[in-house]
Amino acid sequence: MEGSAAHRERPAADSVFVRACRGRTVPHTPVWFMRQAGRSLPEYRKVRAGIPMLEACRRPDLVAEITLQPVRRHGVDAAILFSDIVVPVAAAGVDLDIEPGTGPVVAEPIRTEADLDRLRPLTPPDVSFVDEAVRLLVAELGAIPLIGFAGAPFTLASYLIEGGPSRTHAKTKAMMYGAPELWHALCGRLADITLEFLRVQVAAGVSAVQLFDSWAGALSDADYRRFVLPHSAHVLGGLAGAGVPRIHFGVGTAQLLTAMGEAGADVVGVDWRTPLDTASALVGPDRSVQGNLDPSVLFAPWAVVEREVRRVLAEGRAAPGHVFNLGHGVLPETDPEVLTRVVALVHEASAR
Ligand SMILES: Cc1c2[nH]c(c1CCC(=O)O)Cc1[nH]c(c(CCC(=O)O)c1C)Cc1[nH]c(c(CCC(=O)O)c1C)Cc1[nH]c(c(C)c1CCC(=O)O)C2
Repeated sequence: MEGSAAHRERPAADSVFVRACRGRTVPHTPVWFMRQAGRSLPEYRKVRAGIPMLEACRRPDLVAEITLQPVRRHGVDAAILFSDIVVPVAAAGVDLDIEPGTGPVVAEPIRTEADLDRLRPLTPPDVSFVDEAVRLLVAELGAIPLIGFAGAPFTLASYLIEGGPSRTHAKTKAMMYGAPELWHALCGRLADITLEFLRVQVAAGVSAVQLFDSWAGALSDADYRRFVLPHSAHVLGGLAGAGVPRIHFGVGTAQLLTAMGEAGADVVGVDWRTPLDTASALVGPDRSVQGNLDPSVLFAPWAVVEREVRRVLAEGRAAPGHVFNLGHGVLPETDPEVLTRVVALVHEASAR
């Protein structure tokens, strides 16, 4: 049987979630939510009180507790490691913080060749806290899969170059178009850091990985293929023999879905703007899709939520495998009871 070694080491290797990622038959469509651990949960706000985000990410006991909270509450089919995309770059020497309500803020943005020296290669001891947290979680979760993740080079580069969140990514694009050698040198370093970070998580036992290229939708297909795809392909290709499915996700990426699949994904994550049957035609018959309920729909009356969940399930049937998710992360104001109801509805409406 394919993947039998992975199966022995990873009790969740034959889970409904991993099977759907691989396009195999499943008893029901699996479901999890990006940002399922976080501010929508009162139990999260309680354990996080007074503890800065990056510090929480570095405490394995806290990481394990926060990761498990949505699994206990909602009965989702997968857990996602509680961390952040900037954790490995902080561990690789960049002075940054995660500010509530804003996101990552970099003390001294990276804009010149000399600045690159502040980004050294990542070694496993730099992120031993992640190794420890994953091991604790895999033991606790048993047959429930744990998803590891990292930020993709473009999205990480945007934070490092802009110094924080950006609507236009103007400084990022200025480097990409104006100093392509520096751009490729920066993305090359970020790709190495990201790959090492994901390898640590795979070695510690995660059952799948998701590469978040949240802001890649700001690019045309031609520029994505020229400036970004080779670096993301280095990360995803480096995990080709790891025995775990690779999910590749971005927001506003209708024009990039084919390329994001070609970068080396087993599953392409889709936001709510593109129907899953359209997305599946773009990524082809060898890849599954993940998504794509609009997170804002969760604020509508239940009858609307139900109709939209059923529509997403119906459109997802066009793909060889479908992992139900939102089109982007859970918004902090979301009523967690609605999320629990969505999980039950997905399971019931997709049962076969
Ligand atoms: C772009 C990005 C970031 N971080 C991440 C991305 C890619 C996914 C996406 O597109 O949303 C990835 C991420 N960040 C977090 C997770 C946890 C796992 C999960 O449940 O999905 C994941 C997968 C926790 C977090 N990361 C962050 C929080 C909130 C911090 C808090 O609770 O104080 C959480 C739970 C902080 C963060 N970190 C970042 C942002 C934009 C923010 C939000 C700022 C805010 O609104 O407060 C950068």
